[in-house]
Amino acid sequence: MSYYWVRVALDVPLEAVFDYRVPISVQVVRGQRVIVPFGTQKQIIGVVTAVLTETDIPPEKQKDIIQVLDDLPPFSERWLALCEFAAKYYLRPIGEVILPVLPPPLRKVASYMGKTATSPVERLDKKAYNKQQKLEKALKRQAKHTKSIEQVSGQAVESVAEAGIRIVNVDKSGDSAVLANSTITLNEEQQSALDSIVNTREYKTILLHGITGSGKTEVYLHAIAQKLAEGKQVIFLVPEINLTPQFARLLEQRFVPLYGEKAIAIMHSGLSDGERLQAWIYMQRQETKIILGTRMSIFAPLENLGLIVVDEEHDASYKQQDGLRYSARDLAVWRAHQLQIPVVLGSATPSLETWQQTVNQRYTKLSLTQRAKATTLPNIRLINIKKMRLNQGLSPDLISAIDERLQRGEQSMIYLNRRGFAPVLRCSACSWTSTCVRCSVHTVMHQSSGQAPTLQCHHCGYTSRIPLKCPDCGNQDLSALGYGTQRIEEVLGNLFPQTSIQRVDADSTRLKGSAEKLFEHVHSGDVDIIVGTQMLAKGHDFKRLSLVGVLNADMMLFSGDFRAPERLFAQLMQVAGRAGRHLPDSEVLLQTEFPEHHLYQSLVHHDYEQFVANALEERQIAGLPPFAYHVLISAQAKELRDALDFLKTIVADARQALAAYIEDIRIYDPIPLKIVRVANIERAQLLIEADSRPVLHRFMSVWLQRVYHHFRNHKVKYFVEVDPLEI
Ligand SMILES: Nc1ncnc2c1ncn2[C@@H]1O[C@H](COP(=O)(O)OP(=O)(O)OP(=O)(O)O)[C@@H](O)[C@H]1O
Ligand SMILES: [Zn+2]
Repeated sequence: MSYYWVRVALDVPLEAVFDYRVPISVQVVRGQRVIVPFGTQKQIIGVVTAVLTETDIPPEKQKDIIQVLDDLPPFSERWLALCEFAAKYYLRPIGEVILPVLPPPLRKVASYMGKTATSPVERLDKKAYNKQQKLEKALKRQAKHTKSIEQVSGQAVESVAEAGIRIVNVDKSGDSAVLANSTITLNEEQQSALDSIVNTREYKTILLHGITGSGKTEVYLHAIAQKLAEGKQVIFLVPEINLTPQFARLLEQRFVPLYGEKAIAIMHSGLSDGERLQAWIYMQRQETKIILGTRMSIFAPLENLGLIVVDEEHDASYKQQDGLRYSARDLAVWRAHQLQIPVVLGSATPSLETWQQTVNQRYTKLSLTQRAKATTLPNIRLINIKKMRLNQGLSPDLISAIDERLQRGEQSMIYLNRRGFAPVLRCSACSWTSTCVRCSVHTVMHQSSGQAPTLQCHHCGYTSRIPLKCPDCGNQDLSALGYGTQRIEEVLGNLFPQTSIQRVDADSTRLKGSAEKLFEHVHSGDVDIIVGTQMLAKGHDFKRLSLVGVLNADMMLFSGDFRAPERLFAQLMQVAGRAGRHLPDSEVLLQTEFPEHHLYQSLVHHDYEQFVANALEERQIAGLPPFAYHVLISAQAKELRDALDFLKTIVADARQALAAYIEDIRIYDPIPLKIVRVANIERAQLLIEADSRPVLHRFMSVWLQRVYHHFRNHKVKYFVEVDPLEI
């Protein structure tokens, strides 16, 4: 028999090439998924990246593919090119890019091995088909009853939506874009931004810099409407799972009547495997018009994109922190360039990287300088708490401001980025503080109504009871030190006993769907005071909120990370921007011991541009991004020394063997991480810096090959991160 070969991308931690043999009678093309043998026993799913007429693998080691999966169309050249770019740019094997972005049922052999031997795609299709049949029958029955199908179609649409089946309910009267836009008339600034976006017919990265509440969302929606009317598809990225329901509702209201239910797909890590698969199937079959989702959505297999929107482009959650450490925002720019379409990066506080690109005139900046509703930005007041007696963490000014809102029937929000009851438990007699047994951090005291208090590690999840006495000296007087959201919730409950208080943080929203309910509750207006973490700060359009109190911002002011001020400023602008979006006379009170700090001064004046000018100057002087480029290698081992030794060894190798490449590269000394131990693993890192990205990449790719082949060490695991956000 004669054969040919295919190269297959596999999600395995080996940087090797995997070629498999295929009988000439079997047809396989690039982009198709295949089941192949791996190791001695295993079968796994991979994606064909090349079809070959020969291979370097010796005949006795060659293996045959087991099955070609054709339940979905093969991935397109463009989509594969995106994955190949991501692999090259982030210095990882292609299999680590392609496979993890697929919904689990498409990449697990088990889902193809059931008794019925049907694929998960067929099973979902069948389910949808059955539902549709049932529905049609029910419709017919009802139609007989009422003699008028019109009278039940409203009901039908709802159940059709549930079944995931499309009913086109198009208003045939007019131009679809006009119809979708009929809700809100854009103001002048919005209109001119929209015009620039929709008139772009080639690649362009557009920064939509709009103050909080300036109506950026409305600009996105209009631009999306226009692109859809042109028959194009759109990717709309949001930073947080919790924002998807709010945006999904907006998109559904406007676009389901025009394009049907299937037109909008939603993708984020909170979906079940089935939901993810369903969304993916619609996308790969090009039935989806808009994909709304978190960072993973940038890999949506859409073929006819006309626009990509990245809302809150500065947000760190666009950077994946494990596996392939990609930035969805940066890939969005690449994808727009590949497809020669516009990409809109929206933010009130753009990242310094993006801002610098507008200074360089690589990106186009559009500004929205006014709030969309007839309200002004909130008045930001700094409360100097240095010498002040606080009432359980709260200043008298803040307490009376809350009281005032309660009188007026308005909402207040208390923001502090620290969940739990108190950050640490301490013995008042000796110096004992609660620490994790597995990590080099304090454990956090948790105590919320109806639950026994515990100590929890926020890094490894380790949880224990509260000790009855000090483990060191036996003293029984242990006290909670500092304030977390649970404690502030309790304090406010005591101060304002008759009010409805809602805490929103990772603990109160842990169950699937509960965050959505909580936010609905808050949006409904039944809540008087909201207490929460940064989960609250982003994107939400609260109607009745007129006061924001900020506690503990100082904590981030002096962090060692050079990006900490940028993050803090963005966070504070965003959280402040939740106030007074629909009401006049709104206020932000920020408790601080450093009211004179320039970051706070820029904040008080709502002056992003001043902040960014300062920050960019500092970065330029220090030679930091966006004026330089970074790659971080982190090493993990049971013993810190092993991790450090590994890093030292590979640096020595680079200096010796790669002299030709290293000239314009700066390699810093390996250092332990700030939190050196997590879950009994010790961690060290190595920072590599250069003024030129291509120079850095050339060096890294050669070096990493050497590291992989000569310095692999069973004691040490290492990870490579390009453009790290935290160092
Ligand atoms: N042209 C307009 N006329 C009237 N209301 C508008 C207009 N544009 C937007 N709005 C309303 O103003 C409010 C704020 O708009 P939106 O949420 O789009 O702002 P944003 O810039 O996205 O804010 P943020 O960045 O703070 O999340 C919304 O309730 C929106 O419906
Ligand atoms: Zn721990």
